[in-house]
Amino acid sequence: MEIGFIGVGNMAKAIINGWQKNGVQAKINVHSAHKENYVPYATEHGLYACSDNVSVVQNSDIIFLAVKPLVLGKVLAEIKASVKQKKPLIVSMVTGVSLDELTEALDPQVKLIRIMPNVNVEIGEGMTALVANKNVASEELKNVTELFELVGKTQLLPEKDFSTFVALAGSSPAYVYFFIDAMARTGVKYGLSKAQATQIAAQAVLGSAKKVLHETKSPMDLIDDVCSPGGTTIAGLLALEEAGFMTAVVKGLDATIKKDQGQ
Ligand SMILES: NC(=O)C1=CN([C@@H]2O[C@H](COP(=O)(O)OP(=O)(O)OC[C@H]3O[C@@H](n4cnc5c(N)ncnc54)[C@H](OP(=O)(O)O)[C@@H]3O)[C@@H](O)[C@H]2O)C=CC1
Ligand SMILES: O=C(O)[C@@H]1CCC=N1
Repeated sequence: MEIGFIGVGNMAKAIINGWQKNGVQAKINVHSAHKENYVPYATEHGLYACSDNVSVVQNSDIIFLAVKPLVLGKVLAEIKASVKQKKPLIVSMVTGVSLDELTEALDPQVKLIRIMPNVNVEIGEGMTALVANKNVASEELKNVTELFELVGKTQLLPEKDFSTFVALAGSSPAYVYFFIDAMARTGVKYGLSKAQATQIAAQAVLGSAKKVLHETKSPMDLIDDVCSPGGTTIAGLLALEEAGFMTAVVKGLDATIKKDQGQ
């Protein structure tokens, strides 16, 4: 099986790096807009640097579309004829672009999977949603799902839920980094070094996330376990709520969802 990537930016590199750390040995063909960006990365990672997007299609069985939405139309027009002729499996991670839109731009017979990964695939802790069109065989969807199970968790999700998933998993690493940075800055305010404070905050977030995943208790019950009566945690929790913590998080995710839906 040969894999192709059209676009070799942050998300494509996170996926490829994650796969290589987890023993994926498939030949990977890549192309992006600027030679000076993709050729050195390809050399360093043992990938095959293709001279154009059409060569990626011609040489690959599965092609990942990893470009920004704004350049997607141009890329699809470029590869349309070779996709029609070769009939490879196309996997798009482009935010906000539906299976129907992709089918219309390519071919009614095109085999399409839409995914929404997140950058944490790079360290084997990704969260990826997948949905396929009717032309994809269940074995093909299983194969792609397995590639993402190697670098994290996966969910087969109806396409109508993809915008919500972007907020909860595609974009949310940025919001969690923001939260960790805010905690670390508080540490700095009280005299810790930024590095020390960041390590403390990140480990606290990691442990809390693992606890939520492994416990049968809800996050609200876990909160109660930490809040000693008359203690420090309840004082902080009430101050967070007074500052609108829950509302701020919901508003942030609402804005993400609306943007994904083009509103
Ligand atoms: N970043 C993230 O966390 C996530 C991103 N996504 C989605 O993944 C896609 C890629 O995002 P991301 O990696 O962050 O973006 P980047 O801007 O980091 O990468 C975009 C890539 O597209 C390449 N490119 C631009 N024009 C062309 C072209 N005409 N032909 C081929 N390649 C081209 C760029 O080339 P060059 O580098 O040479 O200029 C670059 O390698 C987006 O649609 C995004 O919505 C989805 C989930 C998470
Ligand atoms: O910001 C973006 O549009 C992309 C989608 C999910 C993460 N990054």
